[in-house]
Amino acid sequence: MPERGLLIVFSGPSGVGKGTVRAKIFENKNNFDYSVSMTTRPQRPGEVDGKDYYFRTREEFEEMIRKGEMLEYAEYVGNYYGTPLTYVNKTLDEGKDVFLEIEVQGALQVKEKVPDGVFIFLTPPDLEELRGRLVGRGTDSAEVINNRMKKAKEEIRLMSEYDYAVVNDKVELAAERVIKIIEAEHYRVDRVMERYAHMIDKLDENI
Ligand SMILES: Nc1ncnc2c1ncn2[C@@H]1O[C@H](COP(=O)(O)OP(=O)(O)OP(=O)(O)O)[C@@H](O)[C@H]1O
Ligand SMILES: Nc1nc2c(ncn2[C@@H]2O[C@H](COP(=O)(O)O)[C@@H](O)[C@H]2O)c(=O)[nH]1
Repeated sequence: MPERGLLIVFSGPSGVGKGTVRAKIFENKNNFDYSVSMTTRPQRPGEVDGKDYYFRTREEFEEMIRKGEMLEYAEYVGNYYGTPLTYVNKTLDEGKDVFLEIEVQGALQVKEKVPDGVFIFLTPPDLEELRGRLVGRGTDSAEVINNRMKKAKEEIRLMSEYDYAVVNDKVELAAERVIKIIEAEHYRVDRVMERYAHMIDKLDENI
């Protein structure tokens, strides 16, 4: 059996740049896989089903919840978003790290279920910049942007629930910081001792 991979939970307010930073991180061919989320939100122009999200109806999503097939899910600004469980478990069992990009309520659910996950919060340098990014992205109406900003303030208040906070001032720098955190997490003493239990177990032997 390969050693189980790490579950990396990357979260932060809408518009902070999670998707942009994630794309930069994945350019470097790291040993982790991205878990594609499921949502009931309408598909945006250019988004591909199965790549950006699995786009589903509310009925289909609620059926997955009923069957216990979601690791976590949340209702966010009127739509469901969630992480299908099967892919995550299968990939972790293969020994690969899994990267989730999710909002804060979902991240807190994962923390309850997988306390040894790595919880990274991406924060904007300030709130005006965050609004500027949401407006500049051009994907949401003024009303949706106001709702997302309201949510963002609640989410930033919950930053203290995370293990790490990374400021997204510059995409390249933020991506480098996240990669370093993940690398260091692999060398945390509890993880290394678990990996090398075959050696630790022999310490009392006369070798
Ligand atoms: N460091 C940065 N400096 C300036 N602009 C940025 C930076 N990072 C991301 N952006 C821009 O901010 C906008 C929002 O980024 P992105 O869509 O990646 O955010 P997100 O956190 O994934 O949002 P959501 O959670 O809603 O999917 C995009 O237009 C992106 O180009
Ligand atoms: N709890 C979850 N949140 C998720 C998931 N996938 C994405 N998200 C977050 O939802 C908001 C809105 O996303 P958008 O694509 O409509 O802008 C954002 O914060 C995403 O990170 C998920 O599986 N679970």
